[in-house]
Amino acid sequence: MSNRPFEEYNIKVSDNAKEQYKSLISELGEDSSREGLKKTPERAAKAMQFLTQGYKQDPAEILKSAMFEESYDEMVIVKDIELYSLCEHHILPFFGKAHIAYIPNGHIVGLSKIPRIVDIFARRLQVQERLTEQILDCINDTLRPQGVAVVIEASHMCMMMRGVQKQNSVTTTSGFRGQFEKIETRNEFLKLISNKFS
Ligand SMILES: Nc1nc2c(ncn2[C@@H]2O[C@H](COP(=O)(O)OP(=O)(O)OP(=O)(O)O)[C@@H](O)[C@H]2O)c(=O)[nH]1
Ligand SMILES: [Zn+2]
Repeated sequence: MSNRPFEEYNIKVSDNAKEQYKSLISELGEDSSREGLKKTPERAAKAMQFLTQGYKQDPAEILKSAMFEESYDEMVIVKDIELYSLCEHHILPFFGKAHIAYIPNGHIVGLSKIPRIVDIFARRLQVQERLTEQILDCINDTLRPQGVAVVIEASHMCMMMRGVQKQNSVTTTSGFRGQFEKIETRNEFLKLISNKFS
């Protein structure tokens, strides 16, 4: 199982995937053989494979690859991690930010691994709630910290470009384990991610 993201340009896609996109383009009433659309089935199949590469990656393995023994036991927060995912109902993007915190319990994790696992879970067909919980459970089960917290704020294209067509609504989901189940710890985290330091 690879820990590295695909190089989008070198992704290989099956003839079947290309054929499916070609039929879809024809179904829309377009001429799939015209110049501008000739390579589109391949491009679209590559793009979709890139956007769903998370199925081929193991987030726990990534976390385990950079865990270090350390006595620091205060909150570690990585906030404003941009994320792009696909809603599983319409296969349209939802995008926004994740804010993640944990309190170490003898081990810290390489900071870059936190955004990496966000990407791995985001690059699947998702709902925001499950994405939130998968990130939470992965950190909790692998790092075994004293606590972990995840907040995701996202806009859903399926609610913007179509459907209810609401351009400004933002959906917030959150999950808390261990120490973050205590109201004062949770509040400290929420205060720190909202930039209110006083
Ligand atoms: N809970 C949740 N719902 C989502 C997410 N992404 C999309 N949805 C919703 O999934 C629902 C699917 O509902 P359906 O009634 O089957 O689909 P639809 O007819 O296309 O619904 P509309 O979007 O209301 O037009 C919609 O209400 C979407 O807004 C998500 O991440 N979490
Ligand atoms: Zn949707």
